[in-house]
Amino acid sequence: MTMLRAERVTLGYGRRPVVHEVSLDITEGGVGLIGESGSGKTTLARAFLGLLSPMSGDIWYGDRPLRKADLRAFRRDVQPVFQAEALDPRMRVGRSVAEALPRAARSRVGELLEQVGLDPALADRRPHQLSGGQRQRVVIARALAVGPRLLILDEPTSALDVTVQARILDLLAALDTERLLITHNLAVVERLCRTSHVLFAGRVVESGPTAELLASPAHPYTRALRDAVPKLGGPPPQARGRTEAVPAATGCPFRLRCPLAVPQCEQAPALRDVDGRRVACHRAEDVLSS
Ligand SMILES: Nc1ncnc2c1ncn2[C@@H]1O[C@H](COP(=O)(O)OP(=O)(O)OP(=O)(O)O)[C@@H](O)[C@H]1O
Repeated sequence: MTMLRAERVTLGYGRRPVVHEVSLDITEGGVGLIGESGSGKTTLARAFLGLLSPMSGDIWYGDRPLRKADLRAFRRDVQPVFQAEALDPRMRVGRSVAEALPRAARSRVGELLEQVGLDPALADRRPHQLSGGQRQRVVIARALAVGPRLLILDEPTSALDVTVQARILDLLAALDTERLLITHNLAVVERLCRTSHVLFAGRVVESGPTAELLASPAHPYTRALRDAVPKLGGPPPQARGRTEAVPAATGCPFRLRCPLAVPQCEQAPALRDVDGRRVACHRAEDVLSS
C-alpha cells in the first residue's frame, strides 16, 4: 500500500474549485507534479500536507483518510521542504534546525548539518550569512530532523543558479526518503522522480514514467512543456512551446491553444491508458506518432 494517495480530490478556495478530481499515488522512486504557474501544484501539495481539506474526494494516509488520521504520526512521516526564504532571518540556523528536533535530540544539529553537506560550524550563522545553496541545505536539514519517510518539495531549487541546483539535486537523490516534488522544471523531475503527473488547469492531463513522458509525450501540453525547456547553447524554444494557455471552460481545457485540436475536443477527454501511461487527449496516438 502506498503511504499517501489522492482519490478523486477536488480542491479550491472559498467555493471556487481549482484542482478537479485528481487521483494519484505517491509511489516509490519519487513523484513529480509538473505544470505551469496556476495549474494547481501548490494547492495539491498543501492538501497532501493536510493544510487544505478537499471539497470532495479524500487524501488517504495508509488505510485512513487523512482527516481521521493520527496527526502526530503524520507530521513525523511527511515533512515539507519550504523555500529557503522561509527561514527566520533573525534566528541562527543551528537554532532553526534544533527547533525541529525533539528536545532530547537537540545535540543532533551538527550531525544533521553534516548529513546535508554543511560544516557544523555554520550553525552559529544567520541565514543572510550563508549562500543560497547553503540556506537550502539548512531547510532540508530541518525537514530531515524528525526522520520523515516522505518529503514534499515545492520548487526546491528554483531560486538557485544551475551548478548549485545540481548539487542540491545530488543531495536529494542520495537521501533514502521518498519525495513528492513540485516544479515547472522538467530537468528536475528527470533527475529525482521515476513517475510524473502533468497538471493543466487543475487537471491531470498525463501521468506515467518520467523518462517516457519526456522522451515521447502523449499529450500536446506535455510536449509543449518539454519543447519550452531551453537547451544550453541551443536555439530559443519554438512558438509551439508557449505554455501559458488560457484554459477552455468546457471540453478539453487545452483545446484553445492546442495545435492538434479537432471538433471532438469540445467533449472533455477522460484519462485513458495509452502506451504505458495515462493521458487525457482524444489525439494521444497522433501525438505519439507525430
Ligand atoms: N490562497 C488562495 N486563495 C484563492 N485562490 C488561490 C489561493 N492560492 C492559490 N489560488 C488559486 O488557485 C489556482 C492554483 O494555484 P497554485 O498556487 O496551486 O498553482 P501552482 O501551479 O502552484 O502555481 P505556481 O507555480 O505559480 O505556484 C490559481 O488560480 C490561484 O490563483
